[in-house]
Amino acid sequence: MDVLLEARNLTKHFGPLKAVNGISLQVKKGEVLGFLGPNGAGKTTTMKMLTGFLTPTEGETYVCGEAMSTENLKARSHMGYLPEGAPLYGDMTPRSFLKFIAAAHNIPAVEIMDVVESAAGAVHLSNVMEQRIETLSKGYKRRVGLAAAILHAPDVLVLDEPTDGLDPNQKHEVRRLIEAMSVNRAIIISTHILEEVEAICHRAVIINKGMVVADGSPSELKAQSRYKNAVTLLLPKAEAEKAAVALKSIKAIESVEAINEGDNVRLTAIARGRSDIASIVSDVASVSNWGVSQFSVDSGRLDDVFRHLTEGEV
Ligand SMILES: Nc1ncnc2c1ncn2[C@@H]1O[C@H](COP(=O)(O)OP(=O)(O)OP(=O)(O)O)[C@@H](O)[C@H]1O
Repeated sequence: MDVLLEARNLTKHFGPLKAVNGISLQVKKGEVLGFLGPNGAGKTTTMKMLTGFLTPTEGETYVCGEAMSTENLKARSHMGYLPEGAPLYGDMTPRSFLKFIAAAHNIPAVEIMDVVESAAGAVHLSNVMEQRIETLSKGYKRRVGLAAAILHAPDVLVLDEPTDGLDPNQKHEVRRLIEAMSVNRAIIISTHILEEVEAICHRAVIINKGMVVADGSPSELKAQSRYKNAVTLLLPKAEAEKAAVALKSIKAIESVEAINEGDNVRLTAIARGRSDIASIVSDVASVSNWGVSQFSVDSGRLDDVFRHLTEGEV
């Protein structure tokens, strides 16, 4: 796969503060990369250096092979950017706003109508093209922003918190649009929402204190969680204490967590070294007759990995 966006050793100092400290990453064609980190980790500063709005102290961004420092205009022409929040110019209609953005991209006047129609069609905006932007729902406002970001057919999309503040249906719709837009593009999404990473990202980079602390697919990252291969049982309260003691006595089990659920208890046995404990637990549970009504094996938890890697920062 082609690398369309690359950051090499991006570094930004604000006086004595190293806000971003040697971040390198690559995003390939067809890939959606989630860019995560706790507050103050350096996400916005990195996004600004990726989009050419901030000059790095050290390092370089390449967009489709063009270096941001020496080929700024060319590099930016390959890039579409959805800033955080709603688009400005609330008293314009989507059509007038998109025409304005198209002209700002120097798209020839004869092509503007087609370009605007095609971007609006791609994000399903066509039915509100004549309505003032400030009267649109948040989900539609976000679509206007997405349409503006893809007007000039960029190869790389940088989306800052694209579903922030949207309701679950709007989130779902915007994620679907992002998926559809990723086919021929490289997309990087800055997000706080871990569920979003699992829903649409092929890969995630986690940063902390300005440095990359993890880079992998959601399932690779989840596999680093202490809950990988943990076994959860739902059983009657009366059996829970006995079951927890029995589970704790198994050498392959590191610890047992309990959560009350009405007349039942949910017991989670955490595997030592993330080893496979499913058959041991299942054998003990059936021999001991604990009355287990649910049995599941964990594939790991992204929130646990995120907390572990950025401890003290959330
Ligand atoms: N212009 C600036 N001058 C001085 N310090 C800055 C400047 N911009 C950012 N910082 C600092 O750099 C660090 C990283 O900030 P940044 O906004 O990139 O973090 P973030 O990960 O985007 O955080 P959040 O999730 O809260 O938006 C913070 O300590 C911030 O206070």
